[in-house]
Amino acid sequence: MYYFIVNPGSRSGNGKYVWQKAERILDQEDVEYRVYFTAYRTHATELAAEITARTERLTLIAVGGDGTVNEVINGIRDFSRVTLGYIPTGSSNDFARCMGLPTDTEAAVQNILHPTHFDKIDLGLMELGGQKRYFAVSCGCGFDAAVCHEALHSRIKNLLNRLHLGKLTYVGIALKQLVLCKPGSATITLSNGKSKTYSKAYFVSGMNCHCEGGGLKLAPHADIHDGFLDIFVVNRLGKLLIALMLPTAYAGFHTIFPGVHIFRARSAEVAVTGTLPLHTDGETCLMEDTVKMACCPQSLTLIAAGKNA
Ligand SMILES: Nc1ncnc2c1ncn2[C@@H]1O[C@H](COP(=O)(O)OP(=O)(O)OP(=O)(O)O)[C@@H](O)[C@H]1O
Repeated sequence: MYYFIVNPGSRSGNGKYVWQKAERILDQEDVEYRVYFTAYRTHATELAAEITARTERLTLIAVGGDGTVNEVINGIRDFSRVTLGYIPTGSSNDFARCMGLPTDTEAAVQNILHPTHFDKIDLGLMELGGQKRYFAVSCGCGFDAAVCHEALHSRIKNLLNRLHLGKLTYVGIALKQLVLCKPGSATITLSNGKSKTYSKAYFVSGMNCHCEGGGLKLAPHADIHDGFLDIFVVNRLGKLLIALMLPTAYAGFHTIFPGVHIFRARSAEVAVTGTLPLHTDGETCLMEDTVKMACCPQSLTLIAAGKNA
């Protein structure tokens, strides 16, 4: 039995059409399944909690974007009893990109129905004011979170998604947020007690995957199996240089810029001044003072891209 959680609103309504195609394949192959549709923000978390409250082992399939994956993993009661599958239907699909999962619906469904390879992957864990939240791709505060926040509420995103130009949403919003954002102090303390202060930080991200924001390879060597987060910091870099640096991140060449810092950490505490936007897998909130990011090694079993993918 497969349990599907579908976000029909992902990529501005694309999720609904992807699911219709997936459903035809499931019915043709006479697969036993149950499907649950999300209707609002956090609904996927509630559904995942409800489904995984049962005691048996089960296969849960998320159908949506990175935000849906995030909501689903945050609802799973006991990772050891769940195998997660994923059919990407989002705007960015960074988790699928990182895992090499098929984005074509037919291939993605076949990969789930006929798995050849299961993968134990790390998850990130963000702790903020007593609240904990898992992330699959990345967690970040500052500039990148401000971009995510605006993209989440953007009407232009809907329009560009319909024109298959969803990536442009992030480019446009990133330029606008770059003009608006003010760098601030960020002190990062690692689990070994060592700390470093960046006096003019634009953003700090904990990368579980190597890319975010629709393929920006911010941490080109991040490995979802290594038990570490790659901490990515942009500090003391002029805004014009940041605007030049970001596109080079699609190829991973941004690391040559002097204000770009990347280092590995099992966990890191990030202390900032003032109130900053914060995101986990593109889902946003506000933070003050301190946020903790940690890697939870080999937490989740995923249906990986197999030979049939
Ligand atoms: N029925 C729905 N209609 C609209 N939005 C929904 C619905 N159900 C859930 N959501 C919300 O949609 C938001 C975006 O979902 P998701 O991240 O899956 O897609 P996306 O933004 O298109 O993709 P990506 O994160 O890969 O860019 C999430 O915050 C989710 O809570």
